This record gives sequence, structure tokens and C-alpha cells, in this order.
Amino acid sequence: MTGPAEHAAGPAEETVLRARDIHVEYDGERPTRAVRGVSFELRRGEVLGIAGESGCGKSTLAYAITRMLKAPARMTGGSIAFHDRDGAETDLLALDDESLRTFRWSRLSMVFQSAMNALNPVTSIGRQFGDIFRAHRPEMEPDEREKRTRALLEMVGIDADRVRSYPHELSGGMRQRVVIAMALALEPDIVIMDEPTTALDVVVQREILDEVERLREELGFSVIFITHDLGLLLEISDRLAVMYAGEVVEYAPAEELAAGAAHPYTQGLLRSFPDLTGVRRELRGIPGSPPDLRENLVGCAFADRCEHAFEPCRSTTPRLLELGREGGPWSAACHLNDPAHRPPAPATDPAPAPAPGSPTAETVEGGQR
Ligand SMILES: Nc1ncnc2c1ncn2[C@@H]1O[C@H](COP(=O)(O)OP(=O)(O)OP(=O)(O)O)[C@@H](O)[C@H]1O
Repeated sequence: MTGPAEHAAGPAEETVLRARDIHVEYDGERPTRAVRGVSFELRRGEVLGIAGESGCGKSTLAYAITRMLKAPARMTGGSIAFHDRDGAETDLLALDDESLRTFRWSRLSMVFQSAMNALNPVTSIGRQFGDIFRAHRPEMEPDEREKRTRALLEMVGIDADRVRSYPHELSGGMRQRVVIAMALALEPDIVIMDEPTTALDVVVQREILDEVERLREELGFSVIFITHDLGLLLEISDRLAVMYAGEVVEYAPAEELAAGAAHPYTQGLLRSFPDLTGVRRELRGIPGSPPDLRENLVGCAFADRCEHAFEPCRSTTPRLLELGREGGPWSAACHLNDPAHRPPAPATDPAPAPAPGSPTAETVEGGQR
């Protein structure tokens, strides 16, 4: 979505993960093209939110990045590069199984929705942390392992004596905290969270997210946060990638996006949840449903649901274009924002034009076509 040349280099802008033109299919009589040319860049220490309705490819993208795709899923294109603090680059797709196992815990870890599935029900919490340390920090002495485990539990707000508990003895919220502590055990650079609090009640969800935010500030890891809950994402993310039908259709700074999205799909999503400030407004979902990803999609995948669709939308696939808006990089894949296609009548254009003096729309490096 963004090319490195577009930003001044600096610690705050340092890239930790760069994914380019990722394609994933689920094999079948007619393959499902679940991820279609997604590119993004994750900066060190930031929260990148990935938004979109159910079935738009968020989880498939997460599995692709972590190389956890299982048949019938298959990555059919793209590259993923990890950059460590001293600038060395690792090609994730070239790692063998052993290097990948090490990489997963120590550089990049994951927290998924179901903590119960992530924890072994017949092994104590302490033992499960111990297994991670034995595998990845073989030099650690047993008492050091226990000390570190206790510290990690306390770090996520759990009594250290819970090291002796079994998962079923903990509440859902506590289990999810344990999973987060495990994900942080080896101090990774990146944590991918896929609907990490969706199964929990809102109070517990809030407590856990506050905890994650505090830990991120303390430890400096980056987060890719995936949820269909756009309100939540806007609140916790620095930047947002909005996915539709396997593509990123808008990529923007979160705060600015909440005030004025460029893509009609994002605008629809924003109208579908209550305003965080409590301002009353009519909630309108987006009519219709996403396209069948087994079809060969021509033109804009959102055209059939878009109230602004015009001539090129059904024939020409919109490019993800840099809009040059304040707070950017900010890009959107919509002909309304493309000077080559934009209709002359401004009244039909829901999106503000690029800021005066900004670069004219140009294809974003690695963006989908
Ligand atoms: N095992 C599978 N076999 C075939 N198709 C699949 C499989 N898993 C997912 N898909 C399809 O891939 C597409 C993307 O699904 P994915 O779960 O990645 O979306 P998502 O945005 O994460 O949705 P959700 O929020 O519901 O998890 C969907 O069309 C889905 O039906």
C-alpha cells in the first residue's frame, strides 16, 4: 500500500513487516480467491487495524502472513519481508520449518479468538510457558523460567500463583490474558491479533484492550489487529486497512478516516455502527452482500452495492491510489478518486478531492490492480 520512498526514514516510520501483492486461494472445483493482491507495510510500534465484513479475507491474510495456511488454502503469489531492528531483512516465504517455528514465537506471535483452542487443557499454565522457554530459550534454568512466567502473568493482570492452574480453572477473560502473555513471552516485534476479544463480554474486552495498549507502549511491539468491529478498530489503531472481497480498498490514518472516508465501502461501514462520541444518528447497514469469490470478478467488486457506481466501475478494476490527503499515506481504490475516471459533476462525488497542491493520484507501489 505504501512504498518506502514515500516516507522520510526515522524510528517512528521504520518498517518492520512488508507484504507485497499477496494472493491466496482455497482450492476447489472453482477456487475461492480469498486474498487478491494485498500489499501493506507495518511500522515498528504501530497498531495496524484490518477491517471489513465477514468473509472479506482478513483471517486468510493473517494466516498467510504467519505462514499458517493449511490446505485447501494456498498462497499463489506475493512476498513477505521482515526487518529486524538492525536492518537485516528476512524473507518469510524462504524460511524452512525449523526457522519458521523459531521466528513465530520470537519475532512474530499470534493471538486468535479462541483461547481455549490455543491452550492445552490437560497441562498447567506454568508448564505451557515452560514448554515455550525450553524450546526457544534452552539456556534458561528452571527457576528462571518460573520467575519469568510469574512476571508475565502479573504483567497481564493475573495473580502469579495461577502458574499452577489449568485452563478450565480460569475465566474466559483470564485465559485470553494468558494467551496474550504467552504471545509476549519471547518479546516479539509483531503480534497479530485476530478477533482476540470477540468472545468476551464488553467490560472484559475493554480491560484486555487497555492492557494490550499499555504493554505495547511499554514493550514497543507492533500489532496487526483484525476484527469486523470498525468502531473498536478506529479507537485502537494508528492506521487502518479496509478489506473488501479479498482486496484492500482503503488504507488511511485511523483518526482521519473516522472523519471522512474516501471509499464508499468504508463510508458504508462507518454508517453501520454507532458514533463513538455518542452522537445519535441513523444506522444504515450496507445493502446487498459481498460477491462470490469463486467468480472471476471484473471491475470494482463493490459496484453492485455502491450508490455512487458509474460507468467504469463495472468494467475497469480501480487501482489503489495515493490521495495525498493530510495525515497520509492515504489511498483508496475507487474511480471517484481517480482523475482518469472521476465524473465531472462534483455533486455525485462523496469524497473530498485531494488536498490542493498534493501529488496527483498515482499508483501506490505494490497496490492491487
Ligand atoms: N477452508 C476454507 N475453504 C474454502 N473457502 C474458505 C475456507 N476458509 C475461508 N474460506 C473463504 O475465504 C474467504 C475469506 O474468508 P476469511 O475467513 O479469511 O474472511 P474474514 O474476513 O476473516 O471473515 P470472518 O470475519 O468471518 O472470519 C471467504 O469467502 C470464505 O468463505
